[in-house]
Amino acid sequence: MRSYTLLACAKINLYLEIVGDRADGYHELAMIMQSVDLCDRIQIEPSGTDSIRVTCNHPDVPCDSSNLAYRAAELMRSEFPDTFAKYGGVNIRIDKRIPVAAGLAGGSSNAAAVLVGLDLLWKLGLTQGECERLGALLGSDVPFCIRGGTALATGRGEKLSPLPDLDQLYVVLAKYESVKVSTAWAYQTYRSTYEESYIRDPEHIEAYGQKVHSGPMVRAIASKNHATITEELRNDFEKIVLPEYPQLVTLKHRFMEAGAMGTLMSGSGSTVFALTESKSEADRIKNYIEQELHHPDLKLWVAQFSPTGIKVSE
Ligand SMILES: C[C@@](CO)(OP(=O)(O)O)[C@H](O)COP(=O)(O)OP(=O)(O)OC[C@H]1O[C@@H](n2ccc(N)nc2=O)[C@H](O)[C@@H]1O
Ligand SMILES: Nc1ncnc2c1ncn2[C@@H]1O[C@H](COP(=O)(O)OP(=O)(O)O)[C@@H](O)[C@H]1O
Repeated sequence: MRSYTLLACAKINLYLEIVGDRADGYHELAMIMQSVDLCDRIQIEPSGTDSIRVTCNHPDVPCDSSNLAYRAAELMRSEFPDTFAKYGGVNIRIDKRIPVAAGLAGGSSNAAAVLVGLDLLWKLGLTQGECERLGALLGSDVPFCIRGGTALATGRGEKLSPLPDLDQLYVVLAKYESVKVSTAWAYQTYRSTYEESYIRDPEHIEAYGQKVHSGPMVRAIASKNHATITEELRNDFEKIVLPEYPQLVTLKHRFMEAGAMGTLMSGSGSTVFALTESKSEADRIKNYIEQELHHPDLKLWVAQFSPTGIKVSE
């Protein structure tokens, strides 16, 4: 039986508004998500045993049942027990390129790749909608990682509306290796700081409609108005993460000084990104930051907006 190699793209959040509380304990969000072509490589092959095995080349990534790729394979086993019995176990090898605990959905993208890969390996013929429904059982960002491209994400992040591709933009991604922000910590801290402004009636959709401010960004994406896109960049998590980590504020200032169109922290952090309209401009800004900040802990990458989240490579 054949094996599959999949490229699992990172995501950035061009817009992240925390709207309020939800009855399930999560937060109601309005986000604009964008795939970028900084990818992990996921290899899936039949193991000839009846078990699931995950290996990864990154020391911070657990390879046990807490790995999101492992959990995705477990979910597929429990959803399709007869198919699993027919094909047997799998080895999943993760070649990690997306920085870990970075607000770039590395784990979610790996889970997305495993769902798509096992659908192919086991010839299930699932629709994208079915894959996304399974993905939502693993994490709020997994459906977007399956869908990819540019999308408005609402609910807890799993309800997706596609937006026109913005595939001509580039990002410089910058991450201090030692600055790791836990997503659960970020949401809890945001809740304890801003709880008073939360809408207390999550069932009341009109209340959300009045509060969400993503309209101008959605329109700017539709008209490919890059100047307005950069003006409308927003991430509510910056309010709690930046005061804790002043080096991220410096990073943002340096990006703008270098001539970036706009800059923002991604997700719950700690990656900060800068937008540019060309690869040469992105490379120039990356070099400038490397020279100016010159910190051994700071890593930088250049990536392009990607119209897809998962690429199957033969
Ligand atoms: C913040 C974001 C923005 O894209 O990305 P990252 O920074 O993690 O990449 C996401 O909302 C992260 O989504 P994901 O990482 O899939 O979250 P989950 O596993 O579902 O939940 C992790 C933790 O965040 C909280 N959580 C998550 C989503 C949400 N809408 N409200 C929440 O309160 C959950 O309560 C849980 O404690
Ligand atoms: N396949 C995976 N890749 C990366 N991290 C994983 C994976 N599975 C589980 N994790 C755990 O999830 C945590 C969050 O990692 P990651 O998904 O990279 O960040 P973020 O949620 O900020 O986008 C990590 O600290 C790691 O322990």
